[in-house]
Parts: sequence; structure tokens; C-alpha cells
Amino acid sequence: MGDFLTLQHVSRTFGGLKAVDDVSLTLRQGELVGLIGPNGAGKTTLFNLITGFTRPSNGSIRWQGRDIQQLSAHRIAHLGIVRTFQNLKILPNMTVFDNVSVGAMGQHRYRLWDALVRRGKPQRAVAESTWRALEVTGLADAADQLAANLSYGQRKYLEIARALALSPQLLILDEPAAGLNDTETAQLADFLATLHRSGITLLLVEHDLNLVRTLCQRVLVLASGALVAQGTPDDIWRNPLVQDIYLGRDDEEVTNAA
Ligand SMILES: Nc1ncnc2c1ncn2[C@@H]1O[C@H](COP(=O)(O)OP(=O)(O)OP(=O)(O)O)[C@@H](O)[C@H]1O
Repeated sequence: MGDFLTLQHVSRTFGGLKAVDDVSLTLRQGELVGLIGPNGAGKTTLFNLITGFTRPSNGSIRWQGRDIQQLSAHRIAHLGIVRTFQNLKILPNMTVFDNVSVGAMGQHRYRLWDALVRRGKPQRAVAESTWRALEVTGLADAADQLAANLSYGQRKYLEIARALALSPQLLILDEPAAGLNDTETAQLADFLATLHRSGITLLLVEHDLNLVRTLCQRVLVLASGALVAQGTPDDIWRNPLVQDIYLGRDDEEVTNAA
């Protein structure tokens, strides 16, 4: 398994602020990696850089050996890097099926307008991707319901289903556990582990440190835009610098999760 995603000296500045500061990292195919860091550490910006929603000020981002830092988000998704959104990008007045098929049509090179006009008559490949994503996420029985009628927890799975319909090789999840209770979070952890076993590489950006610790094989720690530590969860939770970063901000989550 060679290098999959490689960032070299990637920075992104906003005005005078270095939101991401000289980050170099590699993800390998088949990994399940967590990205943690305090509020404002640069996690979302890093994530936006990898998925083409923001361009780097410096540095290179290579995906399977090819530079992608100048490609559009749509093109990057087409190449296999797909993300979910923390603020769920769900269309409440469309059915669950249509919400997912809009995503799948992107994969099959339809434009959004076509997707909307062709509602109810998606092409076979789109329908197949959509049903597969709905089945994997447990939403197939709700396919005909309006998305607005789903519970908050189900909407989280709908967001993931939309991403899965794009057949990602690398799926980047933006705080999937936010707003879920303990039981729902445990179910989500089982689901993500199953997804990972199915062969999808996962990068999880998450504030729920317990979830990261129990689920991830490797953890990256960002602070003030810099990658300050990476290693197994045990290494990271023992790392005094990581403890300082959290404890220094009166945040006892690291110790509580230990
Ligand atoms: N578009 C932007 N314009 C200006 N500043 C920005 C922009 N996006 C992010 N920033 C700043 O960059 C820094 C990193 O923000 P970012 O959202 O990436 O952190 P984060 O680790 O995702 O935080 P959180 O955990 O709170 O979501 C912050 O100081 C933020 O205010």
C-alpha cells in the first residue's frame, strides 16, 4: 500500500493569520485516522484544503501521485476524495432518495440542474449508487420520505449516504458525532468501523475524543495551524504536549478520555 494522500509544507493564510502552518503529512490507503485539536486549530481549513474548498497559500497536495491543489472540489470528489459537512447540507423538501441521488449524479457527471429536472427518473447507474448508499446507511426504508421528516440522527446518516453515493476512496468526516447522544455515538462508531472494513479510508475530524481514541488507528494533532503530534491513540494520549494543549485551555477532555 503506497502513499495515498501526501501534503508537503502546506500553509493557508487569511490576512495575517496562518490558519494552517507548514503542515506535512501522509495518509495511507486503508487507514482510519483521526484529526483533533482545540477550537480554531485549523482542522476545518486543513480539511477544506484537501477537498478543494480552499486553495493553499503554499505547499503541495498530492493524491495518488498527482498534484490536486489547483483542482476544483468537484473534480477532487470525482477523483475519490469526498467529504461530509458539519452543518448538514440536506435539502429538506426533497425525498431521502433524491437527496442522495443528487450527489450520485455529480459522480456520473450530471449537473445539479439536470439532477433536479430528472427527479424520479435517474439513470440506472445513479439509482444503483443511490440505493447502495441508502442500504449501507440503513435509510433504504425511508427512501420516499421527505428529508425534513428524518430525526437528527438519521440526517447524519443521510449526509454520509450522500458522500457514499460518490464512491469515495477517502471519506473525510466533519464532526459526525456532533449533537449525538452516547448511544447514537456508539452506533455511529460501529457504523464507521464497518465502513472502514469495507475498504474506505477514513479521516475523522472530531471533538469527541473518546470516539477518536476508540475508533482511530492513528491520530493527528493540530494546534495553532501546525501539526504538533501524530501517532497511535495511546502515544497521543500519553504525549505531554497534547495534554498541555488541551489542559492549557482548561479543557480536560484528554484526561477524561484516557
Ligand atoms: N475564511 C476565513 N477567513 C478568515 N479567517 C478564517 C477563515 N477560515 C478560518 N479562519 C480562521 O482560521 C483559524 C482556523 O480555523 P478553523 O475553522 O480551520 O479551525 P478548527 O480547528 O476547524 O476550529 P473548530 O474546531 O472551532 O471548528 C481560526 O482562527 C479561524 O478564525
